[in-house]
Formats: sequence, structure tokens, C-alpha cells
Amino acid sequence: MKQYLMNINGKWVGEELESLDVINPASNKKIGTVPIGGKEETTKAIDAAYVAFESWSKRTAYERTACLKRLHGLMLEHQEELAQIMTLEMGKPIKESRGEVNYAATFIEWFAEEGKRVYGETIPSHADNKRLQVWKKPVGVVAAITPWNFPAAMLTRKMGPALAAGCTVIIKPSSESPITAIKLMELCEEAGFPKGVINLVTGSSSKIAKTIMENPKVRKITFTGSTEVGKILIRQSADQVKRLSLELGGHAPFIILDDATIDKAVAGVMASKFRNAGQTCICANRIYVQSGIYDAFLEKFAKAVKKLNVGDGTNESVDIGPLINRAGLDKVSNHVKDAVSKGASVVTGGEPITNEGGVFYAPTVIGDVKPSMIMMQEETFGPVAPVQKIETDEEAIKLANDTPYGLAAYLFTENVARGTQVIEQLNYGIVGWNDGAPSAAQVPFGGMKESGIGREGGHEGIDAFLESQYVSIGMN
Ligand SMILES: NC(=O)c1ccc[n+]([C@@H]2O[C@H](COP(=O)([O-])OP(=O)(O)OC[C@H]3O[C@@H](n4cnc5c(N)ncnc54)[C@H](O)[C@@H]3O)[C@@H](O)[C@H]2O)c1
Ligand SMILES: O=C[C@H](O)CS(=O)(=O)O
Repeated sequence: MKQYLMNINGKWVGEELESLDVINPASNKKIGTVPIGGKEETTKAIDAAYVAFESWSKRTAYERTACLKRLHGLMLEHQEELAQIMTLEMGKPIKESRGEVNYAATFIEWFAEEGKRVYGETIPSHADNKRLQVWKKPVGVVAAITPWNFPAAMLTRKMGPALAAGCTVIIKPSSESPITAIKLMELCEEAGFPKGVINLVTGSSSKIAKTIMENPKVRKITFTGSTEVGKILIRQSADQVKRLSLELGGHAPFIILDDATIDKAVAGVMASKFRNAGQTCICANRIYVQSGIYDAFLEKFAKAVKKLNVGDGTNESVDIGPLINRAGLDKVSNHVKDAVSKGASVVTGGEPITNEGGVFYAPTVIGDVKPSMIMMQEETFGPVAPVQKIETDEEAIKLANDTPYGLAAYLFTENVARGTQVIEQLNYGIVGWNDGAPSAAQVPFGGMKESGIGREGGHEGIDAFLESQYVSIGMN
């Protein structure tokens, strides 16, 4: 059984600490251990990042870009190794894991270039004896806390811009899938990032976060995870006014109007809903279908869902892997039971699948749903697709916006004017219009309302790691 370690100031450490097990959710078997780091280790990581910041922030953007480009190449070279460990530790089908490694690498590649375009400004002066400028500076030491469901991409979506901007980082991956981050750390070493620029700690998230929040050397927290934890971090960050970027929970409405192309809509829902077994922040959580095509859509959709192959993600033919753990399976089961108890009908699926100790749930379509059902209000985070019939565009907009979340929404209609008028009224940071898979490195990804603060990806993604310094120059 491999004992993986933390990396602090260029050294692999933690073998003397108590460790936690990393479990393969497809088999319930232990695949490795990681150290349970706490205050001492986190403080050492912060100190290392703080010291390294002095030199790293003064490197030219071109020097930083060179490290990032080497990391990009190494990620592609090690795609299979990274994908295999990702699938083992969190269950994602291997073909999706390979895709995630490529997707994760695009953030490194895109921000390697973006770092060379951190431009300041000159501002027309109001007085002939003054010159007004805006200089851009890296925010400082950054703590990055990431979720389990995209263990590579959610990390590089933070590391890429932070490092390109000249910041140094402390990474805290999810304890459910820490090994992918450790493997990425190995590649960062090989890419030649100086010691202390990137540090990785594993273990007690609350103790690590508390140490981060109480240390003035950390100027920025970038978090991806649940809204509940995001709210804890907002409260904790207040004492030292730490900068925050928050990528939080979602509850995506998927609206299909009667002029949509049904086959395109089915393909869109399949891509959005069943990616990572429905364990993504932007997957369709509520599917609203206009009455004129409801029956035809439901028939084709259910037929496509029944074809999905469930099993161990290391098998190339598998489409749906396990849920992340027993708690995740129980949540999905409870959401379905709640819906059925309130009058919903199971069109297909609706049951857990017992398979070699793993935690699997059958790809499921639920009909006759109502807004009062839990799955229509909270993230199910599983392969369950609730479908509700709607009559008008206005009804779809009202239902779609009736949530504290505002991350992603989807609309399928072929009518440009109609689509524009609907989307203008949707309170969501991301909208897939006839597209079930909108994510990319060059776009501003993030949510409104309780789905987060700020954006990751695109030029806004690097702005999150920069401070603007206004300089007024007296010429007399
Ligand atoms: N908006 C996005 O881009 C995005 C992307 C991926 C996942 N998510 C959301 O993340 C959630 C699933 O991921 P998860 O289960 O890993 O989320 P989570 O909030 O349980 O954990 C996220 C990270 O925070 C850590 N953490 C847990 N409690 C903490 C605390 N008190 N203080 C500091 N850190 C703490 C965890 O160890 C993990 O590293 C879903 O809600 C999903 O929608 C959002
Ligand atoms: O789970 C949330 C991720 O941000 C989804 S994506 O990989 O960015 O599409």
C-alpha cells in the first residue's frame, strides 16, 4: 500500500504523521494513504510560500511562463498515469479522466500565455503636472482548496493563473481524491518550479483552513466546493479581509422549448446530466420540457439513458462509474424516495446497484416531478434526471430562477429572438444555449447568488490574483 506524502518547501514530508486512507469507490478497497497534516505543517507551507514569493513575483512573466509550459507538456506526457489514478481514487470513467487531464492542462497552457498580457494602464490626467498610471501586482500568498469531483482541473484552474500572476500557492486537495494533486505536484517539481512556490498539504481541512485564515501572510483564498463550506470561509476570512474567490454549488435548470431539435436536446442533456455520474457543479438538476414535445422527448431521453453502461471506471466501456462514497449514494437514494413519496414516477432506474462493494446508482429518469420535491431544490449530485412539463416560456423562467443558486443554466431552442429574450431573464453565470458542455479555459466560469464570488478561467481568472496599484506621479 503506497504512502503518499505532502510537499512543503520542496521536500516530501509527513511520513511520521498519522495518515488517512484513500478508498476506491468502485471496490471500497484502500489504494493508498496521505498524511493528516495540521497547524504545524500548514504554517511551514505558508512560511515557505511567503519566502518564495519574494523571488517568484520578481521573475519576469516570461520566466514564469517557461515553468508553466514545461508543466503543460509534462501533464500531457503523463496523461494516462494521471487519468488512471484519478479513476481509482474517485471513480470517474477512464475516458472521462483522460478528458479531464487534457482539460486541466488547457488551464496551464492558457494562463502561461495570459501571464504575459498582464497590462497596466495610463489614465488621462486632469492636471498638467501629474501623470496617472495603474500598475498590476500579484496579490501574494494564495491558499487553494479544491473539491474531489475534478481533482486535476479544479486545481489547475487555480494554479495556472495564480502562478502566472506571480503568486505562490498552498494547495489543500480534497481528502476524497488527494493523490491526483500529489501526482501533479511531482510534475511541478520536474517542471522546475523553485522550492516553496507550490506547496501541498493534506489532512484535516478545518484545521488547515483555520491556520490559513489566522495567518496574515496568506492574502488570498481560492475555494471550489459546496456553498455550505463557502459560507464558512466567507465568515472566517473577515478578520483579516482576505481576498476570496468562491466557486460553489449549483442547481442547473435545463429548459427545452417546443421548437428545439429533440435529438439535439437529448444529446445535450446526456452530456450535461451524466458526466461524472452527475457529480458536477453544472450538471442539469431540473429538466423543464415544454408540453408540445414532452412525450416525444421523454421517450427518446429514457431510451438513451437505458443504454448507459454502469461499472468500474477502469473499464473502457463504462459510461457511469460509482458515486464518491456511501454518503453520496444515500443522498441520491433519499432524493428519489422523497420524489416518489410526493407523486413522482420512475421512468427508468431509481435503484442503487450493488457491485463488488462499490457505491453505484442506476442512471435514472424521474417524471411527474413537482417543485416541492427535494431534488428540485438541492443538488442531487448523482445520475438522476427529474423531468417536469411546462407550458410557457414565462413559467420556465420563473421556475428556473426560483433557487438560491445561479451557476449554470441551459436552454434549447432554435429561435434566436426567443432564446435571447429567455436567457436575458435567467440569473445564471453560465448559460449553455443548445450546448450541454460549455466549459473551457478561456471563458469566465462562475456563478451568481449563492453559487460563488468571482470567475475562474478567461482574463477574469488572472485578475483574481492581481491587485491594481494606482500611481499618481507629480511632475513639478
Ligand atoms: N462552482 C464550481 O466551479 C464547482 C466545481 C466543482 C465542485 N463544486 C461544488 O463542490 C461540491 C462538491 O465538492 P466537495 O464535496 O469536495 O465539496 P466540499 O465543500 O465538501 O469540499 C471542498 C473542499 O473543501 C474542504 N473543506 C471541507 N470542509 C471545510 C472547512 N470547514 N474549511 C475549509 N475547507 C473545508 C474539503 O476537504 C475539500 O477540499 C458541490 O457542491 C459542487 O457543486 C463547484
Ligand atoms: O463540477 C464543476 C466543474 O467546474 C465542472 S467543469 O469541469 O468546469 O465543467
